[in-house]
Amino acid sequence: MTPDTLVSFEGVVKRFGGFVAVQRLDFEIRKGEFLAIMGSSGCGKTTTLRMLAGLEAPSEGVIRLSGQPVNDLPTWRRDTPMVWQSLALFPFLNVRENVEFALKMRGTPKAERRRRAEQWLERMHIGEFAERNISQLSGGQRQRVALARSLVVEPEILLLDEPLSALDAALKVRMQSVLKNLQRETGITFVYVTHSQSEAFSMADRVVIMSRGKIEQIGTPQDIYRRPGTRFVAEFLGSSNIFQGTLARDAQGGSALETPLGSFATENITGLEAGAQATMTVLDTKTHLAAERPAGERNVLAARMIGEEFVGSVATIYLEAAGGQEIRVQKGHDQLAALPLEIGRELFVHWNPADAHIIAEA
Ligand SMILES: Nc1ncnc2c1ncn2[C@@H]1O[C@H](COP(=O)(O)OP(=O)(O)OP(=O)(O)O)[C@@H](O)[C@H]1O
Repeated sequence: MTPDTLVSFEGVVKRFGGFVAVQRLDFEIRKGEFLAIMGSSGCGKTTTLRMLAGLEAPSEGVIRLSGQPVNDLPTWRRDTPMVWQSLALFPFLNVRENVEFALKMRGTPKAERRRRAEQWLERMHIGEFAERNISQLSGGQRQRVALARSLVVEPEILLLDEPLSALDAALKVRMQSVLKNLQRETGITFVYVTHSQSEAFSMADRVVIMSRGKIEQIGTPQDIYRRPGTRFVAEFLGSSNIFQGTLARDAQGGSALETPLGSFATENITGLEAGAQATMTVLDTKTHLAAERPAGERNVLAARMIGEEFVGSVATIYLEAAGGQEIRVQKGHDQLAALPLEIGRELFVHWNPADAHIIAEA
């Protein structure tokens, strides 16, 4: 545990009857960071957050908050407020009363309660709605009330469980920047559960990727994107081409992965021996296309174009290599303008050995 550790999970397991929802979690959350926990439905994200909030008890292991074990501390004594997907605002209280609620529970005097609630209402730009009922607010305004209600107690940590999932796409993007700025300005540690890669990667300092109750990788968004730690992560993110094979020395004395689609050179095999089974990932943005087989390139793969997708100024070209493997190449329109992009046409995909990331097989 380092001095900037706020929370630590030490060998934490959660079972529901015979079903293991979370298997041996060992990780730390740092003071003041924005940590996103991401993974597909049922991977154990919410259960992890609920254990931190004290709403579920770990079956094994210890959770520490500021160094102190909190396994036996009831939720109301933890100072770990949570913002839910459903927001769980009190419909029988108006906006101001919702925001004041936690202070009232703590016995904060009325004048002080009001002053602090008003401060947060202003900060969240909902001051003008203070006397309204919750039912008279839009989705985005409710979101702001839920945040103000949790932050008014100035906690050291805020837990958020898919808080934006009910909002439309444009509002979601706006609220992402509200949340990120709020976290930066207050320095409060945010732990944010989501299944959305764009939410996690746009806001978080570090991302935890979970699968089937286990952590697959923890790292900065850039790190995870460029260097997925497992094949699962690469597949889950969906932005890399993936090749499976055996590591070998190539004719030039470098390293290559021998795959059913060819021998592909790489420079990134630190700690791995020839003969090891491995996975190569190449980001779709780091693959290039040519109409003719490019001379002088080490990694070239012939593939037939099967489709294209345009999003703004970027296009993704889908191709099929031998054996039916799908290959993706993402480029700006200007970089594709000179290519004969026709469905069914054979093109040549190529990439630099330095852009090939290698994952050792477990
Ligand atoms: N109270 C419970 N009793 C039995 N099983 C549970 C309980 N709570 C969660 N589970 C199971 O534990 C697993 C993890 O659930 P959890 O809610 O943590 O997943 P999640 O990653 O948050 O998924 P989602 O994105 O769908 O919310 C799931 O298979 C779920 O069915």
